Amino acid sequence: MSDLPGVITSHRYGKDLVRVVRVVRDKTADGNEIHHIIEYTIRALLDGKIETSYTQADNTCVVPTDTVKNTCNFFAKTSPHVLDPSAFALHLGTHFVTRYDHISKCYIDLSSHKWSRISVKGVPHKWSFVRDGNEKQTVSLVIDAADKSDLKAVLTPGLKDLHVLKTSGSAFENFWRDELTTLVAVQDRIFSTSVTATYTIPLPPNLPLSIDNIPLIAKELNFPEIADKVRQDTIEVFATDESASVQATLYNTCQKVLVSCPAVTEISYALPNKHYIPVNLSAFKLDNGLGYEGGAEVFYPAPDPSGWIEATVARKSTLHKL
Ligand SMILES: O=c1[nH]c(=O)c2[nH]c(=O)[nH]c2[nH]1
Repeated sequence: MSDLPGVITSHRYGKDLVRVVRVVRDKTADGNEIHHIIEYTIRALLDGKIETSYTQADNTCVVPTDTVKNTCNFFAKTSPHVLDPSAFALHLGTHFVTRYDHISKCYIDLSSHKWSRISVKGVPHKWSFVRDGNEKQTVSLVIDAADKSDLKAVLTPGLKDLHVLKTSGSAFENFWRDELTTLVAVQDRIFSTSVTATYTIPLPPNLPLSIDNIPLIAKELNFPEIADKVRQDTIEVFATDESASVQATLYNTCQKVLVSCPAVTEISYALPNKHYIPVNLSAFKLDNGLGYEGGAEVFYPAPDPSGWIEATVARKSTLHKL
């Protein structure tokens, strides 16, 4: 035992903010050229028998973070899953824990930036894209390879920075009132938020995680289809729910996703309540609908503060296994 006062209790390291774009040059069924593009920002962290790099300045166990970055670029070129963020993360993470004996845990967090194909006179263009929104698909993956012959993965895809706003169909009433309450109940208000969602997809028990099984896992689960459904459910419930509160709409959205995506065992949302404050125009003898009925037309979009509402809803039938 050393005389030092502290003992290291956790460690991990790797590369953050690895930015990579991959162009896939493909052909359609009738032989025409078609390109696909994906843009990732990746964080890849490693853990394992690396303690001596911290405690004894021993770098022999350190796979350099530069190599971690190179691996992201190498896989962007070689992985058959590069266009599928969840399968790509699985491929990258499985590589790190199988390539290095002393690495027993890997954390991959990535976001995929939005590039949508441009349509010209209704025809999708073969190689032109538009950044039509700030929204990202995300993946968070933890692979535990304490037993190298039985890799355990927790895969949590999601989305973030999906900005939505509705000008009606949102109330907030009957809330707790006390001596510090000034909020006025409203039957009709603007509801706006920037959606962050994360959801858990357990890997199929019949397909143990390995590099070879990733194509089968990706095919069986169809991650892009689930991502599309989650996004669509999110914006549809947002639009159609007669919202009693951000909390209630969040919960209804979770339930909709659990119905439409059987592979999802739990889903979490974090929703800032971005306040739009009706401007008082009474000095100009203008009624801007400041009362309970709402109907205001001129608002101040308050940059801060915002409410912050989050929750996780788990599928009942899988709860006992969590
Ligand atoms: O939907 C809402 N939930 C709240 O918890 C809350 N609190 C608040 O001031 N306004 C709102 N709106």
